[in-house]
Amino acid sequence: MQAASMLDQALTRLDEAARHLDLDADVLEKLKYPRETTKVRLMIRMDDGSRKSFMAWRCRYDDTRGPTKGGIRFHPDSTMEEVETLAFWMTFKCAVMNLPYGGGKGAVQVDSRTLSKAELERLSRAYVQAFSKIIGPDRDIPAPDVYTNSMVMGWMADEYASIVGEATPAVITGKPIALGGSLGRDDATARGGYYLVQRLAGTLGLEPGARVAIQGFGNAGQHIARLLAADGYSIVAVSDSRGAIHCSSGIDVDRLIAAKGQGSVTNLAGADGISSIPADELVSVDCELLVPAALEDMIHERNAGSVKARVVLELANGPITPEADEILAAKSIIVLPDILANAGGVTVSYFEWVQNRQGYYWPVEDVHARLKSTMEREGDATWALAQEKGITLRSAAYVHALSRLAGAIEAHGTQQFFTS
Ligand SMILES: NC(=O)C1=CN([C@@H]2O[C@H](COP(=O)(O)OP(=O)(O)OC[C@H]3O[C@@H](n4cnc5c(N)ncnc54)[C@H](O)[C@@H]3O)[C@@H](O)[C@H]2O)C=CC1
Ligand SMILES: O=C(O)CCC(=O)C(=O)O
Repeated sequence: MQAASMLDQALTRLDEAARHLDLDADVLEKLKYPRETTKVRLMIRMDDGSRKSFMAWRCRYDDTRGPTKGGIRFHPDSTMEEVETLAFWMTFKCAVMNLPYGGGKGAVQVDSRTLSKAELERLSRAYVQAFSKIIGPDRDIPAPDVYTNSMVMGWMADEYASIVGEATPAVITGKPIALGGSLGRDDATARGGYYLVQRLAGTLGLEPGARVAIQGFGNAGQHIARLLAADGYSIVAVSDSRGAIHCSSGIDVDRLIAAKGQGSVTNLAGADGISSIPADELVSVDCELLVPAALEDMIHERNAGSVKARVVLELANGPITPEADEILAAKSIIVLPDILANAGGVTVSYFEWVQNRQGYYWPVEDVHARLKSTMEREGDATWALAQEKGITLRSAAYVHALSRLAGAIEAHGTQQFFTS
């Protein structure tokens, strides 16, 4: 039997959610396929004068609830199917949070760590040149994702302004503050997850002093470590693409961030009771809270049985396969699902887009307060739905999102061929 593709696996969540709602068949037909995916080969000049090409994609999965929204990933293993799956998740994430957006995503197949800064800038600008007719502040709004950051978004916004002949900051979010970025976007993904944990901590049996293992130590991983440690949680294990480290008495977060700044958290192995462990053992570490903050499919049917945490906070997109989900549920492990738990990033991206359009910028306290109340509102609604229907939080988040998507699809009318 052929293994289910990544998008097929993701679509099982849609089928499962649909069982809990009385939906018109049109709704599922519309959400089962990406609306459009554009593929381009980007060609850039390297510093040595040679030319090199890179595959790139942008998917607009569904725009029923508004312009499509989602990050751009630079990763050597990116594929079109991964981009479409990530765009599907964005569609549901924006609906869970009630943001006026559909879902999109983009990627370039590149190991950006091998590029010089000038080459990276040329690649980022080439992406915008290639996709300038696809993106736009009312059409499709990119943002950072794995191995992209505010510097890349700044170059992209600048390139877009050159193409259209006017500053258009709302075309891209996650920009540097100097170019119209929002205060609070840098740590928003982790902060949203942190607010959710804070809200549910009592119910989940988590309290300061609880042990945390974090897989991936980039934007999402570093900020969640900092926020939880400041509340008294103990960070006992961390990994990045080079390996994993463990210390049962906890690892100082400033040291972790400094080590990562110099290449990898694994540089701390051997110091002060910190030991190196095989990267795939990170998910099995003895802890109360496991935070996958790296890539998809990291917890699967072969390692899910070894998870010891009581709660999993999915800051990464799609870190748990559907098979692993069942294993975790059977062990009564609570999963705070990606489309809710990591939605702080896109929520503050929305705030950035609003500020760009208003030309009025909010203090960071306002950003935090609005993010907190949005996470609590949608977190509470998801929790209540899970209790009412006796389903997992992931299923409840999909049901919550799907009912909003269905309402919008039906409101658009039944005879339409094409939206924007
Ligand atoms: N940046 C954002 O605003 C958002 C990010 N996410 C998701 O969070 C996850 C992480 O994204 P970012 O932190 O932004 O990326 P990043 O590029 O800042 O960091 C990625 C981290 O993952 C590590 N990593 C890569 N392969 C790994 C592996 N096999 N094992 C362990 N660690 C590995 C890297 O070393 C790096 O520390 C992704 O799934 C992303 O889609 C979700 C919502 C928003
Ligand atoms: O900030 C955004 O617009 C999207 C972030 C993103 O790509 C994600 O939530 O996976």
